[in-house]
Amino acid sequence: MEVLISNWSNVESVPNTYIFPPESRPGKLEFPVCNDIPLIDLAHNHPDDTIQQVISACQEYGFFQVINHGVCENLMDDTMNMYKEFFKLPGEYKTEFYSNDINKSCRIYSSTLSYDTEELHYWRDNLTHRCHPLEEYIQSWPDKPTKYREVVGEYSIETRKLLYKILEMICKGLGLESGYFEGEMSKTHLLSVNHHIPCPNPRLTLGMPVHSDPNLITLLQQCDVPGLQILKDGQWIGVHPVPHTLIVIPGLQLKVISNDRFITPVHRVVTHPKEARTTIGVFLGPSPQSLIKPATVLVCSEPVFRAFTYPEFFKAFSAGAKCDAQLALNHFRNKP
Ligand SMILES: O=C(O)CCC(=O)C(=O)O
Ligand SMILES: [Fe+2]
Repeated sequence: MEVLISNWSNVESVPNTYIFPPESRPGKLEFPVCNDIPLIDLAHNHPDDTIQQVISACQEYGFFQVINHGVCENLMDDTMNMYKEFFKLPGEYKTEFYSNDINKSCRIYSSTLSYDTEELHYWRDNLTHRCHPLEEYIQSWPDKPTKYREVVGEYSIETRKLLYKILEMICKGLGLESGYFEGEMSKTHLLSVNHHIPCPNPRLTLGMPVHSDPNLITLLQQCDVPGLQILKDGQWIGVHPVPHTLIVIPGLQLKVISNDRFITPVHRVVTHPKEARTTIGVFLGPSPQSLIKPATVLVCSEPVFRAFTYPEFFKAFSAGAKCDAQLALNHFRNKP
């Protein structure tokens, strides 16, 4: 069977290798919707209040949405449309980028990077590429649709600026020195696009594994088709798209630096019976060399976590039976 689901046609039923067992499948189509996600206006007149809202959201909720964020709405629409077109391109073109090697600067894969060995597959294709420095990576990006590099180049610059603005607000709010997250701590800049074709039976399938973002910080643009769910008080809750807002998710490395003050949400993606869904994630993460540890000013007596590098974290993550990044983090807790 063709690996990339975006290359399938006339999908009438869910292949067996995409059917999750009853305990891990969604089981139903309707889920409660999250109506109280913090919505933060970044152009608010009182910057100190905005910083406080960001910190509270990271501590109490684990994620938030931003409006008046500075990324032009037309650019958001153009980029989303570009990706919708991209996944409609002929199968042979997309397959040229197929790889499960995370060292490749631009790659497409389906389900997870363990496609060849996993028992069950997730209902998604993913295009991931590196973005910074732009001139180093842009040549590795797709050159179709025609304006791909131009539009996505601008999008990655604008969303990067926004992420640094939010990180700077977090610095201020936590009392860290300005620029704390710049340099090695956020050196890896990835754009990761998920695409799910309509699924004949969303009760049985998952569009993405249950996970927590392992990186420093994530920015997410959803299209207008719902699918993202957050685990809150033991219940799966839908995060419905609000046009032109962006979702911000503090990753596990930010949780560590905050000395466990921040929450990194557990989330997953369910599929849609009628419509294709595309989302654009921008991920900033540490370089392999940087030492991640709680910021000294946030430690009273003993830090909650001991220092580690990102590769050490991934080693603990891959060794864990459940592929659970939150569990992997426990490995570095001073008092597990
Ligand atoms: O597609 C979504 O809504 C969520 C994507 C996500 O969680 C991720 O890429 O880490
Ligand atoms: Fe995620």
